Order: sequence, then C-alpha cells, then structure tokens
Amino acid sequence: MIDIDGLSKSFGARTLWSDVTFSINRGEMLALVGPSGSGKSTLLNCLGLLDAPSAGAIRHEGKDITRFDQRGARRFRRDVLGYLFQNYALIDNATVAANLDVAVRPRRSFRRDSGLTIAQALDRVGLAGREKERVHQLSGGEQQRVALARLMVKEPALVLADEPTGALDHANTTMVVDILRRMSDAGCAIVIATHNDYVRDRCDAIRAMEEDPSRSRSGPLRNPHPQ
Ligand SMILES: Nc1ncnc2c1ncn2[C@@H]1O[C@H](COP(=O)(O)OP(=O)(O)OP(=O)(O)O)[C@@H](O)[C@H]1O
Repeated sequence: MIDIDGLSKSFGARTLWSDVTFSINRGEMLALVGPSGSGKSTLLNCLGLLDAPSAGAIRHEGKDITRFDQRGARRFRRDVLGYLFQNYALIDNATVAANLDVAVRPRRSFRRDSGLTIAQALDRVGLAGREKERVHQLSGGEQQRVALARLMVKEPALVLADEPTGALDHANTTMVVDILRRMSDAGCAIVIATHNDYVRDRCDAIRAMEEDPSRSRSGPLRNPHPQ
C-alpha cells in the first residue's frame, strides 16, 4: 500500500528522524509510538502531503507521492486519504449530516461494494437519528464518532490518525478503536500516532520513533499480542 524509503526530516541543523524505512499494508493497523517531540505527527503530515520530508521517498502504487505537483497531491488526498485528529476536525457550527455530506467517496475506496449511507454510518457509531444536531452541542466522544462516521462514508484506502483518542474516556476510546479495527479488517490501511498503551496493543504492528535518529529502528516491530 505505502512504502516509506529512507525518509529523513530536518529543521535547519536539527535532524528529527533519518533513514526511516517501513511499509504499511492493506488491512494493517500500525501504531506510531515514541516520546513527545519524536516526530510522529510530522511523519503523519509527510504521509498526508501536509509537510515535505527532507530526503527519501514515500511510494504509493509505485509512485513517489512526495514528488506530486499540487494537482496530484490534491487528487491523492481526495482519492486515497482519510484523516482522524484529536480535535475531531469537524465544522462546529454545522449539523452532523452536513459534516458527513462533505465526505466524497474516493475512487480508490478499500471496498468494492457501494459505501455506507450517512444514516447507516451514524447507526454504526451509535448516533442513529442525530443528523440534525449541531456538532458543537455534542460531547467530545460523540464528535469523534461523527468524524469516524465521516471516514466510514468516505472509505479511504489509507487512514492517518493523530492521537484520535487523546481527549476521550476509555469507553469512547474502545469504540473508536473497534471501528478502526473493523475498517482495517475490511482492507483499509491505518496509521495511528498514539501515547495510549491500549490503542497501541490493539494494533498489528508498532513503529517506535526515537528522538536520537541513530537509535531509530529501521522497520516496524510486529505486535505479538494484537487484541
Ligand atoms: N515547521 C517546523 N519547524 C521547526 N520545528 C518543527 C516544525 N514542525 C515540527 N517541529 C518540531 O519537530 C518536533 C516533532 O514534533 P511532532 O509534533 O512531530 O512530534 P510528536 O512526536 O508528534 O509529539 P507529540 O507526541 O507531543 O504530539 C517538535 O520538537 C517540533 O517542535
């Protein structure tokens, strides 16, 4: 699905990470772990073409996505990617339904059958019938579930999740991970930057980012006990 090859990121004289090499496969949930400041978000941003690496390549279907022009990058975000963030990234003033309406189904969805409707997606996240409510009136856990429902409607082939459970209690964390797990079992590739041990342990593979690049591991560790 995605091959990261010899990727480095520097800010001036400071090297954040270097020679990062690993792959993310379809149907795999990969945890990016490491201390605060080790560059997990920066790596996710490079995968999402929101930031550029200093060296190396990120290949998708054989093409180095870091070399895409603006149009190619826009198409990649539209057709392949889905995002999930700690702050939900919803339109606060709009209704639940309006937030899901903006999820245009990409051409390269991980499923072949027709995707879920908005009502079906809301039902799957335990928010059936809540279409008309405004997002700012929902709790944090409910807002993250709206963001998940949006992903379920879009069905992207690759989901980049940056601390998606950072602001949630355990019950909501479990729900978010259960849903991501189901998307991954259906063929979606998922990368989750997380400090949460429970989330990490539900992933198939773990990639440890370390502040000193000379100690950085060159491939993901397999998770011996995915739950
Ligand atoms: N544009 C930039 N210019 C300079 N330094 C930057 C820039 N973007 C990020 N950094 C630095 O890179 C480091 C890594 O940040 P990043 O947010 O990727 O870490 P993280 O592992 O995700 O941290 P956390 O777990 O706290 O979210 C930080 O020290 C940050 O200040």
